[in-house]
Amino acid sequence: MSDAIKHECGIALIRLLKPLEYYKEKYGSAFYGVNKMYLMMEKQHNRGQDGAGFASIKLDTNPGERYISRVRSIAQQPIQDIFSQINDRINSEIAQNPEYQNDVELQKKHIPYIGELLLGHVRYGTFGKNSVESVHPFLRQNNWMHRNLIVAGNFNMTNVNELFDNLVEIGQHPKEKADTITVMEKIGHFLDDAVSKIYRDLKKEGYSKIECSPLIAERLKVGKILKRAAKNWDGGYAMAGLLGHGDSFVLRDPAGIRPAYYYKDDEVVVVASERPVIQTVFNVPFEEVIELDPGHAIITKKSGHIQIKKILEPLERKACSFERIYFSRGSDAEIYQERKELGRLLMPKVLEAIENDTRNTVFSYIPNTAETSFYGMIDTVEEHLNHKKTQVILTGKRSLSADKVEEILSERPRIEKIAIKDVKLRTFITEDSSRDDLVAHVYDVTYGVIKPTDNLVIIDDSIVRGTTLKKSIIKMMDRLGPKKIIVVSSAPQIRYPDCYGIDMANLESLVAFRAALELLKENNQYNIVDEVYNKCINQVGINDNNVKNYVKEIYNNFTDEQISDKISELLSEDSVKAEVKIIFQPVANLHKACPKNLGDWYFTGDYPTPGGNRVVNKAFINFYEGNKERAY
Ligand SMILES: NC(=O)CC[C@H](N)C(=O)O
Repeated sequence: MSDAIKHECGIALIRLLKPLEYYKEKYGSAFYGVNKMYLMMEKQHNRGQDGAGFASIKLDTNPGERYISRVRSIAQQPIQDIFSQINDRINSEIAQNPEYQNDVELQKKHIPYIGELLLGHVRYGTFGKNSVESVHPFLRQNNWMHRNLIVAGNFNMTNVNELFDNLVEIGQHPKEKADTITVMEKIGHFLDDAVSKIYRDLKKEGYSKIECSPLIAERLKVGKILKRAAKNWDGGYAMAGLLGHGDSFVLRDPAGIRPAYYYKDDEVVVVASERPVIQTVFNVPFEEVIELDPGHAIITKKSGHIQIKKILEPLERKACSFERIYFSRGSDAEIYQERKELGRLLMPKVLEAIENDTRNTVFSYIPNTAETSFYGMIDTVEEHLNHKKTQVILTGKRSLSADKVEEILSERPRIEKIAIKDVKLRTFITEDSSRDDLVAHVYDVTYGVIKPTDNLVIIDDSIVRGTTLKKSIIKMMDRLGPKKIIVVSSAPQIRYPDCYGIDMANLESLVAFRAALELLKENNQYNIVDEVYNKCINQVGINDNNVKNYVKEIYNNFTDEQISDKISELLSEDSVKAEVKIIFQPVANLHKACPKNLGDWYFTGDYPTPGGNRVVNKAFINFYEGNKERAY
């Protein structure tokens, strides 16, 4: 990925179903859960580097004993930071109290972080600040065990302001405008309600106050609370939560936009944002890690009873395809094949652009995520060559000498590592003019492998703003002196903002949008921009269900090719000598390669929730009025 886009978060939840002694006996440590959580978070570090957090709950403690621990960090290496804090604390407790060493009961009683229920989170902020206060898990504390709520999520709601106002309307006074707090307070409100109702009922049934507590835990219907809390959420989410007494849940949005996977056996219940994380950390096969259905929650009661429950009526499934193209780790068995397929499907267009001249073409990729689609692309080049070789051999009948056949067979795709990332250079100096020069060196190139007669094909997973391509990659590649530079994007053109967790909230930064504006200007059709603006303005304040995406009209008069060609022009500076061509994946191919993740609003403008149309409407108004604020 050449453009750095902020995105995503990762969640990890572990519930140990057996007493801690069991893990000590079987795996040699009562810190089994903490260790597994460390691995699960580390294996998801790709999903968030703004901060990381960990929370745990001990079950069945006595009043007066601490049972909730939490640690959060926004250090450079936040995961390592929190676990070194956790380790230091555990080690110092054991050093000071040697009697804890082999006594699980004492460990549980006195050492923080150890517990049966653990929640981890890695964050890329999409809303609010990047201070440590914004790092998940969030805590809502209360003297009543059941009312303690700990929340962490991978989410973005399009209507978080409205949800915030709802809280104020019911008389609450949220202390901060952070989306996670708003969502947590929504759940907390209905949790409080449910707890008081059960308490009243129990007293009516004749139970004493002290007898009520365990019975509340038993009777509490987490699904019902979530149903009431999530009723008006519009967005993409995988929300995880723990209740003080030991219940836990993860709820996935009704369109399945954000991912969530789980695994359960008689020892553990595990939930994570990506499947291979669970496979690797718990050493379980692909088939045993199950995707949580959209609109469903996995709820584990303190008793260990597990339920997969429908909370919200599922919408048409629109799982985010960007997860497959770029975000999730490519080690997932399905994602790996899908990325290769994306590379393969692009090949016909590439062959056309190089006029089948594989002999004078070098193939390469932009590190690191585009590597897999590159393999797919090369598979297809090989097939193409084999076909060509067979053809030559067959037309030569039997008259070809062995040497000639050897020569024909010796043609291979020319693969070179061209772009190398020099990560450390990023964001060193921010002053604008000197910055361009620095950006130009974010990537380095390999010299001496390109001839002046060569085409240079380089695959990237997506092109969002195109800044790094323009300022760095294309210029650097041009220094190698190829005849033609062909940048291939395994994703289609990104035309619309995202509002479900990827931080692409404004339109004018998208190179596809700028290309369309340019085309409108050149064709004397710029009046369409004013027309779309008027249509957008007319939709402000109307019910989300009635809002249409008029921004599509900006693109309507042009073919994909026209927009791609304009993007090629925009990304190639005058100083660049080679001819530059950019090839994008057609949306139909994306669907073919990733058949389960058909969420494609950033490419098509078809938003899966009504709030999405409101966001794109607002994004256009912001662009037109020169307003830099976020559209949600
Ligand atoms: N990427 C995410 O899922 C972010 C979660 C949440 N919106 C935050 O900003 O903290």
